[in-house]
Amino acid sequence: MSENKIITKDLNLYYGENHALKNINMEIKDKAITAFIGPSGCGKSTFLKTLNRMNDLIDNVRIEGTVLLDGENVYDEKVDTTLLRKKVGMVFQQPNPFPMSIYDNIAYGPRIHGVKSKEQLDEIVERSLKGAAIFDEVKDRLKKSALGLSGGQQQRLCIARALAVEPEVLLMDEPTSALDPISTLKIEDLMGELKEKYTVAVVTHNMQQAARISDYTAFFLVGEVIEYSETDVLFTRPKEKKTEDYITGRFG
Ligand SMILES: Nc1ncnc2c1ncn2[C@@H]1O[C@H](COP(=O)(O)OP(=O)(O)OP(=O)(O)O)[C@@H](O)[C@H]1O
Repeated sequence: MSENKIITKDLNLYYGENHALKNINMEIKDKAITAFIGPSGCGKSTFLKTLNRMNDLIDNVRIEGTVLLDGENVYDEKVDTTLLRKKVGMVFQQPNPFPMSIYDNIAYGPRIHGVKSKEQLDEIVERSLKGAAIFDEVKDRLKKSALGLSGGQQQRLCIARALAVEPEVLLMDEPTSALDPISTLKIEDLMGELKEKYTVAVVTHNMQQAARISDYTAFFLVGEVIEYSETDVLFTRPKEKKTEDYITGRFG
């Protein structure tokens, strides 16, 4: 059993009157993949975004409870959200490269954080692209626009961009749902490599994907975590009837 990287305690989130997360108490293990599954609208993405305070950017949100990252509450008022998001990076459903070169996409974050030397940036760009298993495909076109890449390549570029600032946690919100099966497999393989170095939390609609790639799985239903356990236990010996109904396709 690995260590806990993130612990949420009595976490509640309201969008206005809508109580979207209800008393979430969860331990997310270091250097493992944790998947969040459940029907549409049950709060998976909202929960993922509470982990690096992306919901702060939305009007009319109220958050109660704590999210401890290595024991420190990320909602503490002295927390610098830019540094938090450097530590806890995010990859979205739609690949969203910036309209600039492949090189500049990766160098963007490090430059913001003060890296100026070309030699150091070159090194970061190469290391990040290698880390996201896309270096060989793009090494001869680093100065070309990132928008010329395929969807699957763009998503790996976005993963490389997240890696460039040396995060500790990677949050992935349905990272393969816009991709073809081959690109999906590449990202899944890559996630297997990423968990050697990073804590990975992934929202997925695809239960087979959760079963294939994750070590732990949480099943969400209308804002609550119904069951959370090791992935093989959740999929083969669920404790809750609602989990069993969901994974056997009886609802959702
Ligand atoms: N920006 C927002 N403003 C207001 N309500 C929101 C916002 N984002 C989500 N919600 C509401 O919060 C609830 C949870 O939504 P969320 O997107 O977290 O669910 P989800 O499980 O990730 O769904 P999906 O699988 O469809 O992406 C829903 O009722 C949704 O309508």
